[in-house]
Amino acid sequence: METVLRWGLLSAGLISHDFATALRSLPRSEHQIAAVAARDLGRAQDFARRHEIPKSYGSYEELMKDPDVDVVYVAPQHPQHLGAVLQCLAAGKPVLCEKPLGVTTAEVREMVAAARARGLFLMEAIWTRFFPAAEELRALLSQGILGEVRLVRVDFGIELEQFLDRSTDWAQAGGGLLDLGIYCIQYISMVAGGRRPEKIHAVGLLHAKGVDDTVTTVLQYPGGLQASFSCSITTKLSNSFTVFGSKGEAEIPPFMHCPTELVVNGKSTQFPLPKVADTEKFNFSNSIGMVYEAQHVRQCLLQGLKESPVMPLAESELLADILEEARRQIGLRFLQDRA
Ligand SMILES: NC(=O)C1=CN([C@@H]2O[C@H](COP(=O)(O)OP(=O)(O)OC[C@H]3O[C@@H](n4cnc5c(N)ncnc54)[C@H](OP(=O)(O)O)[C@@H]3O)[C@@H](O)[C@H]2O)C=CC1
Ligand SMILES: O=C1OC[C@@H](O)[C@@H](O)[C@@H]1O
Repeated sequence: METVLRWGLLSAGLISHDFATALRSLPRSEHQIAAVAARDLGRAQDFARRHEIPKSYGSYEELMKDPDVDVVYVAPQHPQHLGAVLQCLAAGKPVLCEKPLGVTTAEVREMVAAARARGLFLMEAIWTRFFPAAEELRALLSQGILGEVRLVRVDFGIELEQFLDRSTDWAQAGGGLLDLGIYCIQYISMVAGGRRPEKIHAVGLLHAKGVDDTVTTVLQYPGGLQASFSCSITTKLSNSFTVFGSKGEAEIPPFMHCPTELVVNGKSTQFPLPKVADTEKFNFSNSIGMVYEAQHVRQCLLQGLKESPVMPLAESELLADILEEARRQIGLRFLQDRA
């Protein structure tokens, strides 16, 4: 593969706009956007004009056939990830798919199996893990700076119901767990080294529209590590993440899902975001930070990797398992859940 990575974007939606804006801030010798596809050609054309993308398509399938696309960024809403990812893999394209990779564990396992069967790269866009603050925390944990890690607390609550229609759309697998809870679980799993919890207990309030409103879950891991998280689409929470160990504690303050600060035993270190022109507008917080995951994907592909060592496919499966068990315990089922 040439050193320039040519991206194809599936969807002309909100996060796809942010990802395109972030990509355009990177060196063109390393990242270019070759094409965008949307269900509506007009919207794809408008998106392409806004982001100076040479090609636009009115169907995802057309983009997947484009030989000028090296990797596809899949960014429709949750329920559309499965079909798009499977089609991309069938077309021989490696994939970066937005979180959550799938709505159910069965969907995630189907995508993982398809990627492995075809020997193609697939990664779930848990962009948080690629921020320098998160990388620094991983390094400190591996050095044992906190001693034996004993307890993790994290929460993520935003009043999404007030401005994000999909957050309360049951048909689109809305709610807090899949959209926000996944960020909490990925931090807990990162601290737990990707191990499987031995106990999961969830309590939850369901929203009038049938999705999860607010959920609190506790987990216990072999060896005694305990973790708890809360997520909400109706209540603003602290949106911080804290790890407590036998020798100290580390905290990532809000917004922990796109971190720019790490506090270790009371000492704060800042990790400023990359500079971006004031004229560039984003739909979500700190979206310029999507450059980190894009650069990671390029490095993985240049090394011929089929999955990310930082966000491995087995861990995407584990995150899906934990999400599904929490949903089961609070009585939340989606269309995609099998009988
Ligand atoms: N990493 C991050 O920080 C963020 C990640 N995300 C993730 O990205 C994904 C998209 O979120 P967001 O951009 O806010 O979503 P949008 O509401 O912008 O929808 C994205 C696209 O999904 C497609 N779509 C929407 N509704 C339907 C439907 N009913 N049937 C079929 N397709 C539909 C459309 O694609 P088309 O354009 O082709 O018509 C739309 O443009 C989610 O899975 C979310 O979890 C979202 C925000 C932030
Ligand atoms: O991943 C995301 O970031 C935080 C929230 O905006 C959420 O809706 C979005 O999907």
